[in-house]
Amino acid sequence: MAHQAPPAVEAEGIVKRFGPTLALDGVRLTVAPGEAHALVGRNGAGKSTLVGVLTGLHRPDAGTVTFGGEPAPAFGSTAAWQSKVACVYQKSMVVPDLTVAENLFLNRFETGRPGGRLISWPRLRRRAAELLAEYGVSVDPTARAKDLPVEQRQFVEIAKALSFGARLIILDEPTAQLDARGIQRLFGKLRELQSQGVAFLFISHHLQEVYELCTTVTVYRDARHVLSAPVAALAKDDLVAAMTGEATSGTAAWHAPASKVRKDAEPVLRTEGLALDGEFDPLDLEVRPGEVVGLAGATASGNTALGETLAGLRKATAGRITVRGRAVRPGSVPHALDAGIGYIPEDRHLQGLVLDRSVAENATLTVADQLGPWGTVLPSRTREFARSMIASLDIKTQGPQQKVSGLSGGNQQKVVVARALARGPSALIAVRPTAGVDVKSKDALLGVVRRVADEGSAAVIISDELDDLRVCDRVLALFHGRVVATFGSGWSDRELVAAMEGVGERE
Ligand SMILES: Nc1ncnc2c1ncn2[C@@H]1O[C@H](COP(=O)(O)OP(=O)(O)OP(=O)(O)O)[C@@H](O)[C@H]1O
Repeated sequence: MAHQAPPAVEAEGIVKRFGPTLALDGVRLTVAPGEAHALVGRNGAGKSTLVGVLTGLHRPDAGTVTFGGEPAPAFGSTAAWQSKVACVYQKSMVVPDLTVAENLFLNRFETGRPGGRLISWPRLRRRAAELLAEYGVSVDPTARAKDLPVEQRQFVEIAKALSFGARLIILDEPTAQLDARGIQRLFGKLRELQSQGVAFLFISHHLQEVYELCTTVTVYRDARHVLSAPVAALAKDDLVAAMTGEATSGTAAWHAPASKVRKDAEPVLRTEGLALDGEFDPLDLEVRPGEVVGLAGATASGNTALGETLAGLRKATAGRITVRGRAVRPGSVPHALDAGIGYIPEDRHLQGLVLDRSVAENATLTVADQLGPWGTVLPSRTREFARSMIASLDIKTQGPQQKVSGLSGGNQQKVVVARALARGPSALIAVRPTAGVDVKSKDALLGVVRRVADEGSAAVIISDELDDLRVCDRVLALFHGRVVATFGSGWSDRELVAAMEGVGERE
């Protein structure tokens, strides 16, 4: 019998509780050397908890983990874990103000000569350059980490992990902040490393990426292992059925149905000559009651900056914004809120949530004045609103009183959405609203945005995700700060992607 190399990682019977929550209920996972293995499941299924166990961050209540056939290091010995496995998170872990070279050798600085106390910078830079070259990563070692694009920061982290000796890299939603080309470059690099025997555990809600990159997929549902199978043998509908526990009636993407846009009505949201120097050119936009408008564009298109300007986070350099005919004071979040603008930010950690507060409090942070002044907020009404949001957005939580810090990433995102809806906004601005949200919740969440519009508000979805844009009545494609194309409902993926990439501009 041919000798088989032991798995890059093997986990058996893993149990993990957080207080009353059973996050993992005896799950298993085996990743072969050089394999690209996907781990998928709905929000709250237990994926991140498993990553915590595999990286030595969480101590499991039961179960065993081995790397290359050897028992996992003792809990708490960080350096030993680093030599086995590393996780590249959506939010990069590199220190933003340090250079690439410093990040690569963080906590293992070597001095220039034996007994010397000074760090030899030229030597450090040289070592960093060699290390990056070894893994084929072309990044300037003297650049500050914060000046690098997300993609290059991820490459630096991967190179760092490999230099510690790790042969398994976990990627937790690595493509969330990359545009189409960045994703292709990342996948190219991963394939190259795979051929050198490095194994990857890939966590993603983008099932098409799972099909593109991975050979094996494991599904968890409600803290349990459901299946592990070759990707090629599993149809997408069957994969979704395994994740949700329900038979699917086809996961075909849908376009906005017959529109309820009140074309003769006055626009709810209007911009006139709105511009932000260096980000987007003067834009006249009208969004009518019942209308969902998509602003499609890749990372540098200016669409996110436009959303931030509408929300008052950035101050326009020219032009004006009106909501139901009333001018909105530029660059002020409170005024934007008062004018009826609801905002779902892209970065829920920086702009979204108070992790130490409950789901109910977070969902109602902007409506405290409506429910009663702070201190006299009627808890019953706060809870009532939170309960309705938990149901309509399918938030997996123990209840309205649970702290947001105890929710999974995707469920935290849904709380951000709940908060934006709490005031019953006249104009809802949503930036990549389904980032990190599972396939089934995605439909629910986009359905909620659609419903807000159907009830007479205006909605704007800012995204490069085609599924987000399909619910729109009209999509404007931005490229380098300019609207390069406008589509009604029913566009083809190919033409919209081409427009976002600036190919074949049309009016
Ligand atoms: N620190 C914590 N305290 C309490 N409960 C937690 C904690 N971390 C996770 N949980 C709970 O454990 C369960 C699994 O969460 P986990 O983050 O592993 O899910 P996930 O599959 O990664 O979801 P997502 O796709 O949303 O990221 C959830 O019910 C979550 O609320």
